[in-house]
Amino acid sequence: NTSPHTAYMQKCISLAEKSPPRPTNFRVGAILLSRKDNDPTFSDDRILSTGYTMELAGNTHAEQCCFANYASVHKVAEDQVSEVLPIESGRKLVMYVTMEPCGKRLSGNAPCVQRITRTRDGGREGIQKVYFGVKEPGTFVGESEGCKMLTAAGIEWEHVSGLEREILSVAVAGHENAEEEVRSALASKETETNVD
Ligand SMILES: Nc1nc(=O)c(N)c(NC[C@H](O)[C@H](O)[C@H](O)COP(=O)(O)O)[nH]1
Ligand SMILES: [Zn+2]
Repeated sequence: NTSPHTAYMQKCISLAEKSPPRPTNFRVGAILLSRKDNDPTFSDDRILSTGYTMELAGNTHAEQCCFANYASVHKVAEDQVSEVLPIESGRKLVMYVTMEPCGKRLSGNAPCVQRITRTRDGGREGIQKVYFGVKEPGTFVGESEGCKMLTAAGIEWEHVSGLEREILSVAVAGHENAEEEVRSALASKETETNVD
């Protein structure tokens, strides 16, 4: 029996598998949902949107597509998504993503942590917690800053463990030495989330 977090992470892996393999990014999957407070079995979860890397045109990230998909359904631009996300008392917004949201992108595009914290604009609750399956490996940006930046923005995060190998294998499928990259990421302390 898998924990409900694991079930959502497995759904995110299925989303990530739809992403076209590229040497220049990771294949990631994301789910945005609304969760009732004090609902231990998550029986009243409402999935609001999903996204995967490069689902939408351009060099797009999974979290970015998740927001953009929700925004387009509600007829606003992605950077206005905070205006159309539901605000319901007794419920909170939660994101599941296979990989720690990026704090920096080599392309210079807005990192996903910024897109997540932006949901709190205008004093809105926004996203309250992010669950991810692995820390970002050092491939592109070295030591990842995503978790630290989420904490600094007052957003909780939690590492859902147990699917690291699967998540990493999907993430790096387009990379030159994929197997080696997975092995080293699993071995390195980067995949631990003992972030001080
Ligand atoms: N959380 C997350 N979701 C994604 O969908 C994705 N592709 C990454 N990848 C993080 C990695 O750090 C960046 O992909 C590289 O830094 C290259 O930057 P661009 O993607 O070209 O902006 N991370
Ligand atoms: Zn990102």
